Amino acid sequence: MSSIYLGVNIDHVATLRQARGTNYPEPVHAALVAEQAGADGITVHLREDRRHIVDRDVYLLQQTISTRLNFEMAVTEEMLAIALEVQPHFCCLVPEKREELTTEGGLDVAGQLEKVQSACARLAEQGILVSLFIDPDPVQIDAVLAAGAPYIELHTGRYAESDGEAQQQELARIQDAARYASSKGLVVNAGHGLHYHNVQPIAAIPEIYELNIGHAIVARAIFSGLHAAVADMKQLMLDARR
Ligand SMILES: CC(=O)[C@@H](O)[C@H](O)COP(=O)(O)O
Ligand SMILES: NCC(=O)COP(=O)(O)O
Repeated sequence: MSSIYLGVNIDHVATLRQARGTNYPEPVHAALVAEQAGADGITVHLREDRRHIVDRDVYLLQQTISTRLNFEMAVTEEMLAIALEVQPHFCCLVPEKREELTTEGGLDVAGQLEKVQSACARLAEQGILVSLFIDPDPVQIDAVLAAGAPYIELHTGRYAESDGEAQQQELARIQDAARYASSKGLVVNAGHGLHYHNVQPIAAIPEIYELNIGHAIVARAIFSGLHAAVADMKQLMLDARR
């Protein structure tokens, strides 16, 4: 059985806090419970509009967690300055639109190569491992190679939103992209929209190193508690690798 890691995205613990402007639930508490339940890393997306995770969460998480912080961020000067100060283990560069409900697609690395290349170089200089969140598209994978990032995260949102034949086609695109990226020496992660009923075909892709999953785990935690929600997801992923 080959291993696969789980990064737990705790953005939506913060969504609940921000809904009332309270000081609970505390994302640091969620991160520590997730780690005890088997999370291999903690992911947060500091959005430009601060709709859920806010700056102090990122600083506190970096100081308190004992796994690895994966800091998702738009490619802006503001976010680069924060990342360079926080020094997370990973930075995942993502596209961002203020009006979107959630991330709608992958980063167009090919279309803004110089900007992404420069961001990757500035982060790598500080020893931060950079991942680019991209669609499962060989053109974007070639652009990641040109940009110099060692990791990619394949966007699984379209797979998650589709069903039937369309979902099988999207799964095949993700499988092909994972194989191609891995053959070029990239470490391949995946995530977005994965839940307890669609995770296994993605987790079964042998080239995938880590899945980042958030919304479904936090939603399940309302009924089962966060420890069980994380442990159950990790078990499904490991079962898919048997
Ligand atoms: C980049 C990505 O896929 C995300 O996980 C992102 O963090 C989603 O943003 P929200 O958590 O705000 O939905
Ligand atoms: N990058 C994907 C992620 O961190 C979690 O996305 P989701 O499971 O909240 O959709």
